[in-house]
Amino acid sequence: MPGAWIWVARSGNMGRVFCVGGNWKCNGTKASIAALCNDLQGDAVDAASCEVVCFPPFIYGTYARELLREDFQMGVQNCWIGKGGAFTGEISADMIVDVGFGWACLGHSERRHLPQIKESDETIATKTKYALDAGLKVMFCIGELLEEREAGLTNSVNERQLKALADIISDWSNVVIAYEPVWAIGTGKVATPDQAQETHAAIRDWLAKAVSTEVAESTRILYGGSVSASNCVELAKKPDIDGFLVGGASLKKDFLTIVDSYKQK
Ligand SMILES: O=C(CO)COP(=O)(O)O
Repeated sequence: MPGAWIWVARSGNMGRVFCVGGNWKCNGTKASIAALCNDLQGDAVDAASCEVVCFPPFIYGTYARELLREDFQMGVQNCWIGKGGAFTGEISADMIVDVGFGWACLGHSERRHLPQIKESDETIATKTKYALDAGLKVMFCIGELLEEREAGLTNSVNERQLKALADIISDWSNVVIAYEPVWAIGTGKVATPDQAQETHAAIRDWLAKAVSTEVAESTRILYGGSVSASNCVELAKKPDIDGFLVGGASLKKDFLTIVDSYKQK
C-alpha cells in the first residue's frame, strides 16, 4: 500500500536490522558466566528485527557458547592484525572463524587509549580489514574523549577514526559502527538521545560524502556508553540509532530489557 511505502522511505532506515552487542570486557568466572547465561534465557528474539552478539573474554568463549542461548551470536573483543604465525599470545581472525565465532569488536576506546595498549587508527583499520577478509563481521568502535568533545572536535575525531578504515576497505556490508563517546563509558554519564542522534547523523553524513550514500543508509550505527534498562528506549527511538554496544549492563539480566528496545523502532 502506497502509504506504508512512503513511511519506509521517509524513515530513512533502509531496513537496517537493530543490533545489540554485549561487551563483557575482562570480566567473568566460570561460575558468573554460567549464572549470566542462565539469567539471559528468554523468549527468542525476532531475527529479522534484531541481532544480538555477546563478546566474552577469549578464554571463556567456547564455554560461554555452550551455555548461552542459541539466538545470541558470539564474538571476540580483539584479534591479531594479520595471519597467524610466530606471534606469541595472539589469536588470529582465521582461528576465530575456525572455532565458529562470527564477530570481532575492534577499535574499542580501551584499546585505543589505555597506555598499556595504545592501538593506533591504522592498526585498528588494518586489523579490521584482515578480520573482514577472514570472514568476520566487525563492530568497529569510534568515539571522542571528553576534552575532544569540549574542544568541539567530536565529529573530526570520529571522521579521522573512520577515514583510516575507509582508506583501505570498500565493502562495508559486514561493518557495524559503534559510536562510544569515551566520557560516557562506564561513567553513568550517558549521552542524551539528542546528543547521540546528532553525532550519529553526522557519522552517516560523513559516510555519504566519503564512501557512498548506499553505505551511509545501510550501515548500522550503534550507540555505546552507560546504556541501561532505563535509558535504552528513548535512545532507541532516535532515527539514526540502530542499536547499542553495552558494557556493564550486559553482565546483568537488564541486558534483556536493552535487547527488547528493538520493539520501539
Ligand atoms: O564500553 C562500552 C561497551 O563497549 C560501554 O560500557 P558501559 O556500558 O559500561 O558504559
